[in-house]
Amino acid sequence: MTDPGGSAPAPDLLLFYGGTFDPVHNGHLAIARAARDRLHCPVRLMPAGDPPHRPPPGASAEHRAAMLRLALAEERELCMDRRELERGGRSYTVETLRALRRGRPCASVALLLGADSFAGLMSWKDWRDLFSLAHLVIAERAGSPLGDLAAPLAAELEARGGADAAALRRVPAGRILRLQQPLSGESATRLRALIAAGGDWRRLLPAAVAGYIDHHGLYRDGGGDGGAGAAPL
Ligand SMILES: Nc1ncnc2c1ncn2[C@@H]1O[C@H](COP(=O)(O)OP(=O)(O)OP(=O)(O)O)[C@@H](O)[C@H]1O
Ligand SMILES: O=C(O)c1ccc[n+]([C@@H]2O[C@H](COP(=O)([O-])O)[C@@H](O)[C@H]2O)c1
Repeated sequence: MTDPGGSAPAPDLLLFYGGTFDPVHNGHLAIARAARDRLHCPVRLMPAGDPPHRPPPGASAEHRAAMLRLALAEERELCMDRRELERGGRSYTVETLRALRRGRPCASVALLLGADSFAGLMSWKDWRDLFSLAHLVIAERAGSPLGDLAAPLAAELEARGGADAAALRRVPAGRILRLQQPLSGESATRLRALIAAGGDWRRLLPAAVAGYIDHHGLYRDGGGDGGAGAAPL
C-alpha cells in the first residue's frame, strides 16, 4: 500500500509506528498487523532518518526505507510514512509529533511502540510531553515485561492504561493501550548478527526483503553499508 493522501477521507485515528527498521522483520509486521486489526485503522510505519539514542544503523536511511517499502507492498492498510526521512536532523519523536499537531490540534493520534521502547521512554527527548501529543499503543515483547518498569513509567501506565480502541478516539492524546499479540521473538540486532555469521536468517523477514539484502550485500560485515549510498526508491 502506498502513502494514503489526496482526497481520501481523514481517518478518525492516526496511528504511527516509528522505528529504525534496520532491517524490517516479521516481528515488526506482526505488531503492525495486530495494531491495525485491534484499532481498525491504517498503520503508518515511519522509519527514523537519524535515530536517537543508538549507534548509527547498519544500513542507510534509503536502504532501510527501500526494504520497508518491499515489506509493505502486499500488506493491507500498512503504509510507509517518510516524514522523518525528509525532515533531516535527529529523528526525535516529540518533534515529529509537535510538527504533526500544528495542523491537527484535535485529531486523535497514537504512537505504536514495543515494550522495550516504553521501558526506555524516560531517556527520550521531553518524554513527558509525549502524553499530551499522542496516545501510546504498547506491544508486548519477549524479554521486556511491563511489570518491571521504572516507577514513573509504571505510574503513567497505571493512570493512563486500560484504554480500548473507542477510548483512543474520544480524546486526542494521553491514553495507553496494551497490545497483547502473540509474542514474536525477532529482533533486528539478532538478524544482523545472523546475516554476518551466515546463519539461518531468511525466514525471519519477508522474502522480498531477504532478496534485497542479498542483492545489495547488506549487513555481511556486521554493519551493512555503514549508512552510505542506496538504490533509488
Ligand atoms: N518482535 C517485536 N515485538 C514487539 N515489538 C517489537 C519487536 N521488534 C521490534 N519491536 C518494536 O518496534 C519498534 C522499532 O523497533 P526497531 O526498528 O528498533 O527494531 P528492533 O528489532 O528492536 O531493532 P534493534 O535490535 O536494532 O534495536 C520499537 O518500538 C521496538 O520495541
Ligand atoms: O525521541 C527520542 O528521544 C527517541 C529516543 C529513542 C527512540 N525514539 C524513537 O522510537 C522508535 C523506536 O526506536 P528504535 O531505536 O527502537 O528503532 C523510533 O521511531 C525512534 O525514533 C525516539
